[in-house]
Order: sequence, then C-alpha cells, then structure tokens
Amino acid sequence: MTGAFPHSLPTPGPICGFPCATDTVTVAPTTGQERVITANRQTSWAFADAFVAEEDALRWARDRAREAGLPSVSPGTGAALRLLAAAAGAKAVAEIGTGTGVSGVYLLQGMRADGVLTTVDQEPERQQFAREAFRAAGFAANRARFIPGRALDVLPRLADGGYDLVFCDGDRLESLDYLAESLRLLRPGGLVCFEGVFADGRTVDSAAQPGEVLRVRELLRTVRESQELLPSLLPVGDGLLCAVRRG
Ligand SMILES: C[S@@+](CC[C@H](N)C(=O)[O-])C[C@H]1O[C@@H](n2cnc3c(N)ncnc32)[C@H](O)[C@@H]1O
Repeated sequence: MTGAFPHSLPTPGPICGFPCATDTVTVAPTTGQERVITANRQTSWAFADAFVAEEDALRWARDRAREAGLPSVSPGTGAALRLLAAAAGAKAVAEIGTGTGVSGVYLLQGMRADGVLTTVDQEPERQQFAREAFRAAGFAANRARFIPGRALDVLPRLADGGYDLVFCDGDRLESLDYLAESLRLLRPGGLVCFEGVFADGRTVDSAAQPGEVLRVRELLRTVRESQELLPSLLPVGDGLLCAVRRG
C-alpha cells in the first residue's frame, strides 16, 4: 500500500480524511519502533487475509478469473462478505460484478438456505463460470439469478426495498450511481458493500489519480456523510466499504 497509513495522512478535515486532488501528503520516515509496528501491521493484514482456507470450488473460480486477467475478492474480503450476509440473515442479495463467481460463492455460503443471489454482469461468459462454481460449491441452480447486462440498465428493474445486502464490484466510475440504486434496493437495516475502495493504495496517494480513483474518494465522502447510512471501512483485501441503511 502506498504511504504509511495513517501516518501519511493530513489532519482529517470536516470533508475528507484522505487526500483530495489538491492535498499534499508527507510520508514520515519510518525508524526504529515505528518501522517494526508498520511491518507487523502489514504481516497481520496478510495473516488476516489468508486466515480462511478456500475449498476447491473457490480455487477453481479464482483460477478462471486469473486466466481472464480479472480480479476477484481476496479470501479475507470473501469471508467478511459471508459473515455480513450471515449476520444480516440475508435472504435476498444483489451483486454487481459476478466475475467468475468467487464473491458469489462466499455470499451464498453466508445467506439463508432459502436465499437467492441476484448477480449482474455485462459479460455473460463470465457468468457461465460462476454458474459452474456455484454448482461445484453445492448450491442448487435456483439459489442464483444471473442477469447479463450493464448494471445501470439492470438495477432500475430490481424491486425497491427488496434486498438485505447489495455488493458492488463492477465499474468504479459508476460507484455513486450504484450507491443511489443500493439505497433504493435495500430494506431498512440492509447493508451495502463496495469492494476495492483502497484502489491499490491510490485512494490515499497524493499523486495525480485517474477518474475512477477520484470517484472512489467521492463515494467514501458521500457514504461517510450520509445521514441515511452507518459506515465502516474494513481493511480487508483491497478495502471493503460497508454501510447499514438506517431503519
Ligand atoms: C472485479 S470483477 C468482479 C469479481 C467478482 N465480484 C468476484 O470476486 O469473483 C468486475 C466484474 O464487473 C463486470 N462489470 C464491469 N463494469 C460493469 C457494468 N457497468 N455493468 C455490469 N458489469 C460490469 C466485469 O465484467 C467483471 O466481470
């Protein structure tokens, strides 16, 4: 991760606690005890992320993603999603960005036994891999509804307040639209989660960043300031932003 979070951050202001386009970031040289703490923290993060062993179906889906050059959620992120789905007693989950099904398997594992995962991806051939992964993981075909198409075309067709959890892992440039749609889709007390909000460290990096990173920063600010949401940014994988829609 770029920078030595949180030492590299400017004093959090009322709007953002991470660099805006104009913020400067001074990375303090790490010496002695501080360097030990930083190294330990990174080792601890790696340990936490690898804490959950993955079964064959997940490894198979992950291999298909790797072959396609596609990122998948890390084991730590998958385990967090599974935990959240289980804690929420999720019966209806919507996913943006099926990929080859890694996150979908974790979500299904956490959901109620009669729950249905509605998963959207603009690449139907990836959804075929996910379908196989779900079957290999032991889920009946009726546990997942695959919808091919662009997220912003599909989401408006899904039912208002009909979902316990919405997981967003599609196009970062569309993050704010996904948030607006999620607020409509979630029941009160439901959860929205965004994968990859660290953007490989670029979110807290003061160097010039592409539009997708600026959009992620906007998402973080919006979620943090929303009166409708109770947020938490989980430092698993590439950063999992989660928020509960207040009842
Ligand atoms: C990072 S991958 C998802 C990985 C998956 N969640 C997992 O962990 O296995 C992102 C997926 O989003 C899909 N995607 C990107 N932009 C999209 C959009 N606008 N609408 C629907 N799907 C989109 C891509 O085709 C890709 O399969």
